[in-house]
Amino acid sequence: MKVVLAPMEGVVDHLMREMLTQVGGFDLCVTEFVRIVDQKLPTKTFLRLCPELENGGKTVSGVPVRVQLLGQHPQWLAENALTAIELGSPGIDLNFGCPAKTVNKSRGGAVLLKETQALYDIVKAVRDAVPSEFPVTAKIRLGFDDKSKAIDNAQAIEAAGANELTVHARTKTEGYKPPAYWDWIAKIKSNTTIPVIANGEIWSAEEAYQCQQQSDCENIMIGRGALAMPNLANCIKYNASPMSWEALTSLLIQYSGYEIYGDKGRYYPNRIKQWCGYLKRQYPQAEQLFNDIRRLQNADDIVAVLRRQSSH
Ligand SMILES: Cc1cc2nc3c(=O)[nH]c(=O)nc-3n(C[C@H](O)[C@H](O)[C@H](O)COP(=O)(O)O)c2cc1C
Repeated sequence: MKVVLAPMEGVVDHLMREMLTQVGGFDLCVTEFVRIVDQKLPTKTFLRLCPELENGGKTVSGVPVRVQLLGQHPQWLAENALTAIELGSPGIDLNFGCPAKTVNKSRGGAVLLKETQALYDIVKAVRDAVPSEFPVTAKIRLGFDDKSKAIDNAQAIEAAGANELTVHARTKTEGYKPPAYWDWIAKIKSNTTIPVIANGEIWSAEEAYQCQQQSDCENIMIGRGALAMPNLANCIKYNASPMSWEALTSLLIQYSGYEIYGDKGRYYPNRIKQWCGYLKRQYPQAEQLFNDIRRLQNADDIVAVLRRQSSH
């Protein structure tokens, strides 16, 4: 089976990809989306979102990282897809699931799920532009407001030449609220022939198994579940025990090596606080950690708290 690390804008950036692929179990990562409007983007934009391009398109642990594009103009998407490939991306993923209002207002993301022909045109243009040895893949939700176009959309994406389809098993309107409708992925799978990857609401090895059964897919993508438990991919694939709080604390300390100034101020403190929000689901201790660090502004102070916790 293949486990893919989900793209998560503002959360799963290259440092998080590095950390999680080092923990292990992932076969592929997909970048945060690169927004394409009406121009060819410069190299630096691709390198900012995917510095792994300078490492042969792989994380330091050797896991391939596929660039994801989001937009509505087939030709601009095609040209930028080719740039990403030339820079070293081992394929292109197309985002047809983003629920963000700004993105949908300009006809990008999930709103395209209302227009089956637009999906076809985009995938076809990108597939035609990208050399055939590189996969062109797509990520969809089951629909925008309802699921009536789910199968038509998947079939259009297949007919346009996509090599693989990831399905987040909910509509845009259903957002991120459980449940995920894994049985709908099975319906899509039985009406298409390209490989399908199941995604949505997998938080444990048991849920991964249930998802595989209900979706009839061997391969899965995990996002929030991998943040809530960094070794979830190993639990699913190799029956590993869930990472202990002590091991997790060491991981968070190790992550402090990534203390840098980014666009939004200091990177490490902000990311650890954000990460606590996901960790709370699996580790009750994360709530206390968040309270202990929420006013702290730099890595050394947070690491001191983490060291105190791990010595208890
Ligand atoms: C904060 C956040 C950012 C996301 N950004 C992206 C993105 O850039 N591209 C994309 O295709 N999906 C994005 N998604 C959707 C996830 O890839 C995934 O489909 C969704 O979280 C369901 O999977 P999960 O239950 O395993 O988290 C995002 C989700 C979240 C919560």
